[in-house]
Amino acid sequence: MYKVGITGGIGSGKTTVCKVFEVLGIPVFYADAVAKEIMVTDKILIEGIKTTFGNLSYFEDGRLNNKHIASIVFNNESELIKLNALVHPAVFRAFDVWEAQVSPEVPYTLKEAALLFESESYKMVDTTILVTAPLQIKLDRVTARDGVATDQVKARMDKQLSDDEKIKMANHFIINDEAHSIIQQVLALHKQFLEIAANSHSKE
Ligand SMILES: CC(C)(COP(=O)(O)OP(=O)(O)OC[C@H]1O[C@@H](n2cnc3c(N)ncnc32)[C@H](O)[C@@H]1O)[C@@H](O)C(=O)NCCC(=O)NCCS
Ligand SMILES: Nc1ncnc2c1ncn2[C@@H]1O[C@H](COP(=O)(O)OP(=O)(O)OP(=O)(O)O)[C@@H](O)[C@H]1O
Repeated sequence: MYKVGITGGIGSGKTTVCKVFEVLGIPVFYADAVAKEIMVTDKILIEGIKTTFGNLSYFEDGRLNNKHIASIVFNNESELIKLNALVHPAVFRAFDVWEAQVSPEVPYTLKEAALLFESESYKMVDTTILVTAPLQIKLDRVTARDGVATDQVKARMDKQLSDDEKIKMANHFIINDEAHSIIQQVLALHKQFLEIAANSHSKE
């Protein structure tokens, strides 16, 4: 199965773009959402997180205390490395399980991950898309969506590769500012991926 990875900085709109691909019938693996899911279901991971970040990492009813963990890891690089080392291998395994159950009729799949390039999961896909937007638009979107302060969003941006670095690594681009239609850009890429998938099928 042809695998496309899609990423973008916080607030770039990668999830929004993925929803358009889903409308076209393309299955999407949302790595960030899966990370959140397994952090409350995988017992070994839960123990690892409690041991590393304290019992406050979970509420009594088992929900993840996002704010507690975020306040530790986005203020301390070495703590973030520890969290990533606990969570990312489990997400990679979940992706393999998910990919194996996708219908063979599907032309290609999408893997949406905030840290596609940082976590090296781009090496596990065939091609990559980078979603970009100007800094101020990203800040406005995230502060409006999450009700958080600009400084908190900037702290998270500082923990991700810059767009300049990601542009060098990505194969395809979607500009998600106020001047470009994401629908037209998604349709153009979808057409390209369908052609690649059809050619690879005919060679099998
Ligand atoms: C620290 C946590 C609890 C904070 O939760 P919160 O609800 O505030 O954020 P959420 O998960 O919705 O992420 C929002 C955005 O933050 C950024 N972000 C999340 N995790 C990371 C990270 N490890 N490094 C850099 N940026 C990150 C991304 O842009 C992401 O899209 C959560 O982000 C988390 O568990 N992160 C570790 C898992 C991970 O790396 N996920 C991302 C890729 S799999
Ligand atoms: N083209 C657009 N026009 C208007 N609003 C948009 C557009 N693209 C995204 N948004 C809004 O901006 C916010 C951020 O978008 P989205 O959640 O898709 O970004 P993301 O890159 O997945 O963010 P994160 O890294 O935080 O998960 C959302 O509230 C979304 O509805």
